[in-house]
Amino acid sequence: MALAVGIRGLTRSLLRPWVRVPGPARGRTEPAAGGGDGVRCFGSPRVLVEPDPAAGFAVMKMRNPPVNSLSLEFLTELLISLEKLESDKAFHAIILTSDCPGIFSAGLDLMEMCGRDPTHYAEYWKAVQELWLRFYLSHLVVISAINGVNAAGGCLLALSCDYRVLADNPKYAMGLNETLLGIIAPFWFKDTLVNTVGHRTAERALQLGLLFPPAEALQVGMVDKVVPEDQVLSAARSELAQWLAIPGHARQLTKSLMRKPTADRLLKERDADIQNFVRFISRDAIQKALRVYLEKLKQKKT
Ligand SMILES: CCC/C=C/C(=O)SCCNC(=O)CCNC(=O)[C@H](O)C(C)(C)COP(=O)([O-])OP(=O)([O-])OC[C@H]1O[C@@H](n2cnc3c(N)ncnc32)[C@H](O)[C@@H]1OP(=O)([O-])[O-]
Repeated sequence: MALAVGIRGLTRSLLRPWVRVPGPARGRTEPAAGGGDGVRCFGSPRVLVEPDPAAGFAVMKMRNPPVNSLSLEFLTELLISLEKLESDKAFHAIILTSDCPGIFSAGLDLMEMCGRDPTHYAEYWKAVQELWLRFYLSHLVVISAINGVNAAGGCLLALSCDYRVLADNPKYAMGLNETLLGIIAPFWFKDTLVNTVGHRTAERALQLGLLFPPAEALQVGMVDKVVPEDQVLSAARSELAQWLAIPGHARQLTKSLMRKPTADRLLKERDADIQNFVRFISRDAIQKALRVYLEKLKQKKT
């Protein structure tokens, strides 16, 4: 794989030992992949992996409560889990879902982008880029089983998958809502959305920061299927059968053919994109807007 920067060089100090989680699976809604007694779960503190090597896939559950915000540590653990599955020939696919009830992901962790220094912003942004590149270009089939609200960076992660199943709950809106925070979705967020829903829908959605409830998300093509909440994982598993029936090399090369030009745009401008982000996020007006937004989230509770 031509990806220039591996996760090894990313945040080595954050790497934690790969820990074994006692089986059976701890999923709250549906049984683990395969569901058999012999299934052993693996994971790291924030990512639970339920492997089903016999069926050729694993369920990857995000568990960074309360809202699966994509902190630097969480991003790193997601990358490690992905790399581990990619390097094991037993696995051809991943189902990505959440272990936090009602939340798929609240997107990038605002605390990583607020009140920190430029070195930290650069390290964080490099990890965000890496997460997108690795998921977007993964040779595995990646299906997201979206079982909760899914904003901004979380939506990007789902859009990077090959297929999206969304739980039919009007609270589970998803979209790239960056403008509502007074910030801007970078060009590669935008490209990923355009590739999924088309230019006109993306243009409107990005400017207005739209979060689409399930029926609308399905209508605009942001997700591929909407199913009752208790069937999200089983629907993802059923869909997987079709993807796994295709000769792997043909599917992988076709995926690369479709996605490489989009990924290459970032790969060519990666350092400039980091510098742009650091400059942008460090601005007083942006820092103020993020603090106000965080304050609003906190006040919502009182
Ligand atoms: C160029 C940059 C591009 C940017 C891309 C992005 O992804 S930008 C991201 C765009 N993302 C968004 O706009 C989504 C913002 N989040 C939400 O809209 C809601 O949290 C929710 C609907 C996801 C869940 O509602 P709910 O009622 O179930 O939960 P709740 O609201 O009570 O939150 C619980 C706790 O989590 C905290 N926290 C929440 N999100 C974040 C975060 N991203 N980060 C950090 N922390 C966050 C929240 O402050 C609270 O903390 P407290 O007070 O306990 O210390």
